[in-house]
Amino acid sequence: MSDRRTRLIAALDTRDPREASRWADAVTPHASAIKLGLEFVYAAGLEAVSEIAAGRALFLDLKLHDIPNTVGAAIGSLSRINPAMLTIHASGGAAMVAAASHALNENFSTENRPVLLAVTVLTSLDDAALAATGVEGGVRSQVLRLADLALRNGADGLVCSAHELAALRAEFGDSPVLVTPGIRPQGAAAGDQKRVMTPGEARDAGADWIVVGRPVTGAADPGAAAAAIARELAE
Ligand SMILES: O=C(O)c1cc(=O)[nH]c(=O)n1[C@@H]1O[C@H](COP(=O)(O)O)[C@@H](O)[C@H]1O
Repeated sequence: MSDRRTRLIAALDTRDPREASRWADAVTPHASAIKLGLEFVYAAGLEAVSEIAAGRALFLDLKLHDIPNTVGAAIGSLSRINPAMLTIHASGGAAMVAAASHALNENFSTENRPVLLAVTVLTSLDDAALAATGVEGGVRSQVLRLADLALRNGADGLVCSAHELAALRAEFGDSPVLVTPGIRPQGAAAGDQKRVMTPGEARDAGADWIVVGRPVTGAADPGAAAAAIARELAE
């Protein structure tokens, strides 16, 4: 048995900085990090990200996916934000992942270097939806293929669903940081998520971090919802 502790990242998906700030306060200290992503950044800007993230661990979820030069340069533009974790799409290819890793080394000090997470197959896709993009063979084999590509080229960890955790741990061991969205407490609506597990199941399967958004932010009491998930993780 590993002595891994699975921790909660609260996804604060909103356009409104005041709402994000309220949620950030409510989920502290049950969530060990907050995630701000495309919805927030496009609406409120990176300076608002810095303000809300002050004094907190920030998962900056921009899911970069472009040619290597552009991704590397974009990461250079993020050095003033200082996130703890940053996402790129593994499907951008080996050279793109390597460019992202190189840009982190160039633009951040060793102590402040964000953990580079490569998104494998989005948790909103199932086998059929993935096949419709031209990728045959199923989600699991594509996750394993992209994981290998990403980890060989400088990614520190992966974003995947909890369904692939056991296969990834068997293949790549304990060291990659494995982050799983698509988490739903028992009885919560899946919404657009297709590959879903409960917090406790994801913990048992080997997640380092679980990402939870709407089940927390859509709750009548987001703080209580985050506390309940943290309790489930600690069981
Ligand atoms: O990179 C991510 O965080 C991510 C990858 C993925 O495959 N699936 C996924 O849902 N996410 C993010 O995780 C969060 C999940 O939110 P909820 O479905 O509301 O819990 C959203 O902010 C998504 O952008």
